[in-house]
Amino acid sequence: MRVVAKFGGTSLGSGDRVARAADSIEKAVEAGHEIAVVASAMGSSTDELLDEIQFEVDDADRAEIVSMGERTSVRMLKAALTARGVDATFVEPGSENWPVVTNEVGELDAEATGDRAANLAGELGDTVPVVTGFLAETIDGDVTTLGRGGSDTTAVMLGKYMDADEVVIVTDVEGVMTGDPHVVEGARNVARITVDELRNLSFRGAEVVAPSALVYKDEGLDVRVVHYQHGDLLAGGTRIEGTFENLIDMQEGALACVTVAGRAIRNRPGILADLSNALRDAEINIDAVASGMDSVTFYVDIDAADETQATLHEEVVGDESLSSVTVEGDFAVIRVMGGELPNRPGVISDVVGPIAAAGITVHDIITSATSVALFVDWGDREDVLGIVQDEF
Ligand SMILES: Nc1ncnc2c1ncn2[C@@H]1O[C@H](COP(=O)(O)OP(=O)(O)O)[C@@H](O)[C@H]1O
Ligand SMILES: N[C@@H](CC(=O)OP(=O)(O)O)C(=O)O
Repeated sequence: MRVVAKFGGTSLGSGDRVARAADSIEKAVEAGHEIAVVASAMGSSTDELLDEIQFEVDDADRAEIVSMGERTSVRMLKAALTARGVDATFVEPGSENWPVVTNEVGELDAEATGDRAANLAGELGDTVPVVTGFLAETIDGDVTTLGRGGSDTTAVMLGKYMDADEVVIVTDVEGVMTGDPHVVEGARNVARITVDELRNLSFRGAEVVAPSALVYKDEGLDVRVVHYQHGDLLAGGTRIEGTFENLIDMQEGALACVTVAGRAIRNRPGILADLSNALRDAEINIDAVASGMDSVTFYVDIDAADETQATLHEEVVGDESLSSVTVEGDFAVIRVMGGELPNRPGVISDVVGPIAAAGITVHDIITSATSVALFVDWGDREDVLGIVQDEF
């Protein structure tokens, strides 16, 4: 099997951890696998270097300084592998076989990177290349970076371009957990998670895998997150499934919009729970909720509109904080998901602007880290779908 193993700062946080990393690489090589390694800066050394830049520097000098973190860790890891009798070489910007190249506008030069990564892959039978994560070279040969957390991007990108079977992200947690194990008690491992779910999490703080990395995950490439203490690179942890793509979809069925209004909603703890519990007891599925300070709107299947209204009406008459319930429909929902959405400044106005220009009203808009859902009149759905497809 061909594997790209990425060791994060935490998994290289001390000499002892570097030794553990080398042990796990040696074991995988002995088992007959082709291993390419991507290494981050040890511990928080990137932060420490950045903190010490207390003077004016230009971007090129800053990148040179910060690159020393990764340049040091690849030397450490290479040395530990050599000491174990594993043939290893370190690869950094400036090396003849350096793979990651950016273009004039700072984006990845996919063609140059693809060619160079394929050449690097050709070396795999003979040696273990230990590649500096996070760093790139411009087409002029200057050092640059891929942004904070960029080693994950290096790893998944190389996995793709080196035609690897698997990318293993080695870190200080057992994979993706039910919550941050350094914060909550009793966090359990999530054995499988989709790229979409993980990007939603990582854009909101759970940087187990940097969100920018998952752009390079395609269907044929397995990505797994494992704990550095396992010792076994090739088992356990969390498997990341699927592929992340730009997706525009339109829900097939029409929806009703059922709104409960009440000035006291904002002051009444548990109001959302009471309303949604009433719908649960009536076995009504909620497609989406839009909640304001004075009202709560539930989107449900149009066929459930009357029952939803009746159910919520019972809640309204029994609760002083609620004043009234009303139903409107039919609505369609069109969703834009994925790709570079979260990194695209002005994405909401890009979506809504052309719809407004066409004289179409957007009734509601619900956003998550990686998607925008537009609720429009059922009769406008084809026009809106066309506009959104033109835009993305
Ligand atoms: N749901 C979660 N599951 C696992 N880890 C999480 C979660 N949310 C936040 N984290 C944090 O993510 C950290 C791993 O990311 P990071 O510190 O960037 O690792 P590395 O240095 O290996 O790249 C963990 O140490 C953990 O505290
Ligand atoms: N060392 C870089 C790149 C990186 O990916 O680090 P880590 O894998 O430790 O998150 C940074 O701190 O941004």
